[in-house]
Amino acid sequence: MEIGQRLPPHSPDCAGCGPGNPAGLGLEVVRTAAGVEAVHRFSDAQVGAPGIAHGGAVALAFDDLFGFALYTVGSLAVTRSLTIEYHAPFWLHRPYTFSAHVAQREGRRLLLRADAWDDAGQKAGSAAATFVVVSLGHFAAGAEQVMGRDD
Ligand SMILES: CCCCCCCC(=O)SCCNC(=O)CCNC(=O)[C@H](O)C(C)(C)COP(=O)(O)OP(=O)(O)OC[C@H]1O[C@@H](n2cnc3c(N)ncnc32)[C@H](O)[C@@H]1OP(=O)(O)O
Repeated sequence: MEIGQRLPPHSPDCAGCGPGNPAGLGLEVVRTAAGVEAVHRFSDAQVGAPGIAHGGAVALAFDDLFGFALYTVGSLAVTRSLTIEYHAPFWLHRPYTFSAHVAQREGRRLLLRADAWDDAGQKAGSAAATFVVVSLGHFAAGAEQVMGRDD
């Protein structure tokens, strides 16, 4: 992975980054020297209080970006805990730069950190997460369920 390279979505329908999910954020993520980065504008579909992005949508952006940071260490892992600090409102339609990296690894635990800045360079949010490394088998039951669905 080269610096500046656009990274592939987790899946076409991923709520965070899947281009085929009309209800998703559609994050576009690139590799940076330290980790990964995405510039995102929250839309009316992610509104909470008037004019402000819903905190859950902001958490989704952080969580999904952490999923991309995994590419930098080549581990398959899932979110076990996620803590968000909301420093300022995330205004709709304004660009925010989200950046994330893997800070530490302890056995199966990956500790990740992220920040988000507005276009004036003010920090709007930060996040910390513990991801736990899993095998491919972790995703098997969900995949079987999707394939067996007839709705
Ligand atoms: C392909 C990537 C897509 C990425 C998309 C974006 C990320 C996501 O949305 S992932 C989806 C949301 N997350 C999930 O669905 C995960 C649900 N949880 C699980 O499946 C399980 O709890 C799982 C797999 C995380 C861990 O279960 P299990 O394998 O039994 O591990 P467990 O024994 O409880 O803990 C593993 C290690 O983590 C540690 N640990 C557990 N919780 C924590 C915590 N909150 N903080 C710190 N360490 C913790 C444990 O102490 C243990 O450490 P060690 O190995 O050193 O003893």
